Amino acid sequence: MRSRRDAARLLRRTAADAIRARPRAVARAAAWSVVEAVPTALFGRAVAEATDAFRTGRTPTAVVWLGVLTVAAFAGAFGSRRLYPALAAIVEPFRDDLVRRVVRGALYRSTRGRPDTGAVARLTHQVEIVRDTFGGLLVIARGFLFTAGAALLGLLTLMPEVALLVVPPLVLGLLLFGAVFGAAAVRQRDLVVGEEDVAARTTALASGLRDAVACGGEDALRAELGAAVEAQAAAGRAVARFAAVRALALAVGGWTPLLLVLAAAPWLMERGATPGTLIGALAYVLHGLQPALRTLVHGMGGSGLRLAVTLGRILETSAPDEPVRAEPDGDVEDAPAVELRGVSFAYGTGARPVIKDLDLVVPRGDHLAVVGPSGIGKSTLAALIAGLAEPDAGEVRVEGRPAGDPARRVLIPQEAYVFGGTLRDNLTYYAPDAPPERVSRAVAELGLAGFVRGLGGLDADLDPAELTEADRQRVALCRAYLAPQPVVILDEAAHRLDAAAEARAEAAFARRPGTLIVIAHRISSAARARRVLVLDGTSAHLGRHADLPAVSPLYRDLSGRWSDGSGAGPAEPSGGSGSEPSGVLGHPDGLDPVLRADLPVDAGEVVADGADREDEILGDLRRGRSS
Ligand SMILES: Nc1ncnc2c1ncn2[C@@H]1O[C@H](COP(=O)(O)OP(=O)(O)OP(=O)(O)O)[C@@H](O)[C@H]1O
Repeated sequence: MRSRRDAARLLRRTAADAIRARPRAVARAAAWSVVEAVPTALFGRAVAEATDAFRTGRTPTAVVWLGVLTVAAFAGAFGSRRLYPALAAIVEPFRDDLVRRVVRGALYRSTRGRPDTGAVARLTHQVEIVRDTFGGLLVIARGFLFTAGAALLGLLTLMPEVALLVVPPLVLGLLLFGAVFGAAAVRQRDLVVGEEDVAARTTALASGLRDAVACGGEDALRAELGAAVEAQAAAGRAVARFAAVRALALAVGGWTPLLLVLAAAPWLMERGATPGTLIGALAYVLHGLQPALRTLVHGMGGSGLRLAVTLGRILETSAPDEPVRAEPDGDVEDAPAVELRGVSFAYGTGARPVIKDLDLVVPRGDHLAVVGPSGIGKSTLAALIAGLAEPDAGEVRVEGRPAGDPARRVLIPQEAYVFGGTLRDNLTYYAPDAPPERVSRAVAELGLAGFVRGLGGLDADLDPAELTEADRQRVALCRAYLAPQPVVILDEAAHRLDAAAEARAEAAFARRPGTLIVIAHRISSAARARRVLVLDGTSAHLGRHADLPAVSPLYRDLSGRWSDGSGAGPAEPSGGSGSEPSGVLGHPDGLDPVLRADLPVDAGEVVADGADREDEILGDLRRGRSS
């Protein structure tokens, strides 16, 4: 989240950009504002001239002045009518910019593993508030500028001495208002944040209310929610106090000039002011300056604060503007394919981490299998490596760069995705320029020739709804195989295929240049890999399939259960064949590995469980301890 100062800077820039980006609309709005302000500029003058004319019996002159005023009023009304489309031409594109920002921010966060479920609410609610208030503020600020300007101009032409009496208190009132505006914006922001906080807590509370009550947590929840409500109420009181200061600014800037003009009437009369001049001056103050200031103070103090705060919140939570700084290639050329340093990740604040303090280095060209019981965190690890989830602590790098660069890795998840179009379109999605012979070779390598023939060839149209899940996995596997990305992560991407088909696909991927990480569904996948990472919840063991049973009780357990189930021993790492071991890891539909969080921890080639634990285990290893 951005700092408050950053948000304020962004806010100013966004609003200023919105105005600067539409110079023609701004010029049109300014021109029609001048026309709209004509009656204000003439009002005091016409009243003064008409009063003196009536007073001295020059009725026709008085009528002419009143006629001038009427014509000016029509001109002003016409100006107002033409003004609003020009203002809309500034406001509507500004709204579109905001919507783009919010959508981009929501997508950005969703691809970082934090789906932004509030984005739609912000889009429909906050953006509309901002659009309306921004439009309202343009009307208000522009109105003040042109109305006050016109009234002052009229006063100057009527009698410059009156302007001298009026301008200082007006400026003082404006300064007073400006001085508290910043602090009021902060309090208003606290109020909005408080409202959001209460809403978020209430939503969370509602979804877990039954569990909370069952655990006897009502008092704790009441205290927590009560504190949030009290904070919101305190912010509301502070905002109300600023409303009082607003009233003071209005009194100084709007009423003092009136009093000063009245008090200085004898002095003004001595300097040539007629009764008409005085009435005209008062008309400029009462019908020009004072309403303009009141609208400004109320508008800015109400809508303005709301705009400042709501826009600030939208910008704070939108996608970062700054492009991710590119790192020089030289730094990353020798980097491993995948590197995790001290990575921890939990689904939600306060939740138990699924991955804790994990260190892992996967060299380029490696073939790594990740095994572990169901729900232990294998898919989460895959998502972290793919950059789809952002670690709470630590760092994930792919080929030396922060994870998440789609040009470097391709992830095939458990649920394969096939889109409408030809089979070829689907297969070449990541490699649209792949020559036909390369596509055919990939199909053959993965053993999909029969499947492709059955569908009517590469140029047959696919109906995703008609494909089985196994068919979808075949398509997704071939798509990943053809992809130019150097790192492929298969997250149980072949678990709908039979063991032989899966073995053939994995063997093909192992021959493919680049790095392969397989979230293993069967122990045979682990047997084929060059190295195996065993996740068991309390630690992680990295080693070769043949060595791991000696050091990882969980792996021994998994392998043993597979052996018991199939009646054969673990296979040697090799290409796939029908005789591959077929025990299933971590799924209730296969052999059922017993999960024990309290399994004694021991080490394989590398152990990743936080620096302290690693030292301890490596120390054990050095001392020759074995399980
Ligand atoms: N989006 C999510 N929100 C909250 N918890 C989640 C989410 N996704 C996964 N989890 C939880 O995180 C833990 C690890 O899940 P993960 O899918 O990474 O395990 P896994 O080892 O891949 O399991 P499987 O082999 O069954 O796919 C599980 O307890 C799971 O319930």
